[in-house]
Amino acid sequence: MSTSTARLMDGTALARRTVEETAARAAEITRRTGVTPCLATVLVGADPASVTYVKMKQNRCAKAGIRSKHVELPAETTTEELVAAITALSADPDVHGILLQHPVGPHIDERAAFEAIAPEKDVDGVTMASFAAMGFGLPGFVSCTPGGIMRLLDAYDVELSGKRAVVVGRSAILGKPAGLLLLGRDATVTYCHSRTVDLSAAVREADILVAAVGKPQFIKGEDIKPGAVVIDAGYNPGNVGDVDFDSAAERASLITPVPGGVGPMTIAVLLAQTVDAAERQLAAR
Ligand SMILES: Nc1nc(=O)c2c([nH]1)NC[C@@H]1CN(c3ccc(C(=O)N[C@@H](CCC(=O)O)C(=O)O)cc3)C=[N+]21
Repeated sequence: MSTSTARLMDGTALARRTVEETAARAAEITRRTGVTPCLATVLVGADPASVTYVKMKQNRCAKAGIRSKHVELPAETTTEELVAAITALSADPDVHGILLQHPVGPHIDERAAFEAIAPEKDVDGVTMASFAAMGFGLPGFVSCTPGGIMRLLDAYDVELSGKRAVVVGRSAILGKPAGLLLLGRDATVTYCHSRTVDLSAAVREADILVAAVGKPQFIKGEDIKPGAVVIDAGYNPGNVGDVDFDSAAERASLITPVPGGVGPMTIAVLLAQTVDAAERQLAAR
């Protein structure tokens, strides 16, 4: 029997509200300009998880009145070919946002491919320009999963200023930007990763914990500080998070489930930023 005391942070419900707002804005743009916001999704190869995620993004676009243009490239695509494909989308006036599904194969220079995304179309927040703007607290597109995490924290009125935030994981589009966004809101941020000595001790300090390592049920309840806010940003095969939910929920005050927590918010932010991008591009022409 679980003695769960934590309140759930309902990402499905918040994403639904966010996508409804986005859909209303998309419809208004279409009505006013005759142009429908359009997201280009680029998928290299046919990794089953990536295929599923990209389909989910396209389905959600369709529901929000956003067009999607799907570019599928074979697994053996070279960096040069991928850069050329993305450069063409960057120049295409009918495309307002570009998402390159991560990861691409190891023979591809993913950074070079991301940098081929025009900054004004970087609705997935993966370019150096977006990262720098975010790091300086300037307006711009944020990386979608960290952006979704911040929206969840705000929706549940989680106080960030002065709190100890611990981010487990330091990937370029998840852990690292998540820490910067929390720092930007005056949290005291610690990054933990595979080389961290005594991870448990660090996690136990967390008022706000962001788990973004990609190891199923890696964080156990015994390391959760009583009353902590636990954000599980892990997406592992079988829809399993990085947090051992049952044991963590006995100690946390608020916790995101997997599925139904951070995942839906990632897509909601992608759609919201696509409409932001379309708004700006259509106003500029
Ligand atoms: N350039 C890029 N940007 C990304 O944002 C990006 C990426 N590459 N590569 C892969 C990860 C993963 N990701 C998820 C999005 C939604 C769910 C999601 O909605 N999951 C559902 C469950 C899935 C289901 O219902 O089948 C949930 O948690 O409730 C999960 C994971 C975005 N990613």
